[in-house]
Amino acid sequence: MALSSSLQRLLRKPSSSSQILQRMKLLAAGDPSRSFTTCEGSRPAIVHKRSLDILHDPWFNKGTAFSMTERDRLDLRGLLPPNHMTPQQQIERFMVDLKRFQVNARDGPSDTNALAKWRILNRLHDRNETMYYKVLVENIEEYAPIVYTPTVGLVCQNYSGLFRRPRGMYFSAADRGEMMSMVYNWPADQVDMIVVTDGSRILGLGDLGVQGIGIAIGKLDLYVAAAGINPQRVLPVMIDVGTNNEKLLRDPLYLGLQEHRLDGEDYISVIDEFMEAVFTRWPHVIVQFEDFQSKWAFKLLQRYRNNYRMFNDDVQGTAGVAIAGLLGAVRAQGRPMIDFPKQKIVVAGAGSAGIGVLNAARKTMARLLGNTESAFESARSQFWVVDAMGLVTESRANIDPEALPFARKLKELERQGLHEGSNLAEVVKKVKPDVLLGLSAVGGLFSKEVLESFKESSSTRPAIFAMSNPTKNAECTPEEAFSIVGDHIVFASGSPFPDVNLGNGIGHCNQGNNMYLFPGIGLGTLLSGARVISDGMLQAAAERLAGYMKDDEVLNGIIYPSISSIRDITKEVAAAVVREAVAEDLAEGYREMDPRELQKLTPEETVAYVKKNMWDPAYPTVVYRKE
Ligand SMILES: NC(=O)c1ccc[n+]([C@@H]2O[C@H](COP(=O)([O-])OP(=O)(O)OC[C@H]3O[C@@H](n4cnc5c(N)ncnc54)[C@H](O)[C@@H]3O)[C@@H](O)[C@H]2O)c1
Ligand SMILES: O=C(O)C[C@H](O)C(=O)O
Ligand SMILES: [Mg+2]
Repeated sequence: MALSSSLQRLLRKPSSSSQILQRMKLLAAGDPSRSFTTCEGSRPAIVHKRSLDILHDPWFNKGTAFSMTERDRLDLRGLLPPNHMTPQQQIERFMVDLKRFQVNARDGPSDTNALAKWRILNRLHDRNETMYYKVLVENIEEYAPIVYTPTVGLVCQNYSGLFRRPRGMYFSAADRGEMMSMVYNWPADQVDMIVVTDGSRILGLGDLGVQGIGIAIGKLDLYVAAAGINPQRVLPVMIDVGTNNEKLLRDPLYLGLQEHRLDGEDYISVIDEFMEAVFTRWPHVIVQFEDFQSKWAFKLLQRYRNNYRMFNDDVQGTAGVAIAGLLGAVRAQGRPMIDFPKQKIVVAGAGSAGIGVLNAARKTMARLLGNTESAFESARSQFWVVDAMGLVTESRANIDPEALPFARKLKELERQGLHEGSNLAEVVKKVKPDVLLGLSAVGGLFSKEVLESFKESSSTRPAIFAMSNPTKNAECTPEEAFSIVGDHIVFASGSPFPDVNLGNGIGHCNQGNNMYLFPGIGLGTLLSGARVISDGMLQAAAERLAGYMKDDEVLNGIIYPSISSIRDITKEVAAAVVREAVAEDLAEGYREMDPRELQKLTPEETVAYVKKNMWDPAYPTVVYRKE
């Protein structure tokens, strides 16, 4: 075939993205056997495939350029981000990403390395699940910070550029009334675990809209790697109800709905429809709510937790991990756990995570004090809560009902010289707390002044929990904490930091992250067949994590285990959850293990049962059988 002069020119030097597109069109037009149908009026490509099989076929795949009618015809609805892109926009998105990578690799921040690792791992994930998870399981300490916090935050922020092959399902406000049929577009007949987000509060990075799907994918990577949930039975979900992120609303390359978030009843009806659809198709699925803004996190938890197998990781998983760490901090002082109710705790941040921790810590104190009404009441006075408007007191106008139980009484405050809105440094100075815990999403909030005040803590071993994610949002770094407050502190952060060299020893940097609990909560719920996820099951998980640490480790300031043992920890946590579900008569059994069989298991047998049901990344022998 003779090439036209314009085609010859383009083939030699495609310099702009439009020229590249034109080149592809010309090539496609010149070879009709290739079904690349970008030109109007060209012959349709006949496919004998549907659904994901098309998206995974490089010849037929158009990714986000599949039109809405094509998505319906080909069972693709829900398998792609909602925004339809033109081929030109697709190429622009790709080129922007490619160029940014080139520039960053030359003179950008070190984040580029992490993102490059993520890309390589992601490509492996796309072509060989078993190998991908084997790499993760065997190198979890090194790669959890890539597939999970903190790099996953960067991935979400850059998702428009990084998006290649879709993973998981997208339900959007435009799909109302369709979700019950859309769930059948997912190829797996069995789904054990869904992690769902609406992208409204991704880590401490705010509203990232549809790009938040990355966090659901990252959490499920840990479900597979740490809990041994079969990767064929996990489903990341993004519910795209719009975004209030003005930058994304204006970005022509954004992949989600470009309208403001639904609110009120409209919002709830979308989430209701999603829950009904997934539980209709997969009645035994477990749904983990992730990174919903606190405005909805509590309401949705209350709405669903008694009827569905669901939990909110930021509220409940975080609470359990914090409790385990707080108990560890008591033991690190050489005191018994029973002394926990005497700890004075300042919490910075009263959102979904902060309030979750406060409620759980108060209940734990009350239990240690005999679980009476008055114990519960007196435990309240161990907490001082500081949010964006300062110390929360009963005189706060329009106080958030979730924070109300922790609002300080004005009378008590007068004695302490504090008032409504006192700033964090003042509160720390006056209270002299044993623990300073941050879930504020404000990087550097534990400033020099705050840490200087904390030096006057009445504890022999003050504890700092800078739990906000990702790394840049940590309330302080371990270097700042050890150098200002002293070598004797206990330190934990939500994102990983290296240990600190103190000259005469090591300042341990513990990772206080809900990853130590959510995989075990999910696995234990699955293997017990619990109808719902009770407070008792969550408490059992937290206690098992706390008990995992040995005295000598804790006395050395190591209050959380090494992530390299996360599979073992998860197995133990899951077994504790199974046993509690059985004890509370919530367990309905799993496969051949009916509730009576579960009840007969000893603690050791429960652990063995869990271990036996964890998926290992090993190749099976593959055989062909005609359908
Ligand atoms: N380590 C973990 O396992 C873990 C788990 C969940 C959440 N987190 C992190 O916690 C952070 C908060 O999450 P969330 O869901 O509660 O968010 P949120 O937006 O619901 O709450 C943030 C809270 O911080 C308060 N705040 C803001 N500025 C402040 C300031 N200057 N001083 C004191 N308080 C301030 C806000 O008033 C609000 O109460 C995020 O960074 C998230 O990544 C960590
Ligand atoms: O995702 C994490 O690393 C922890 C937590 O769920 C968060 O929202 O920060
Ligand atoms: Mg989260």
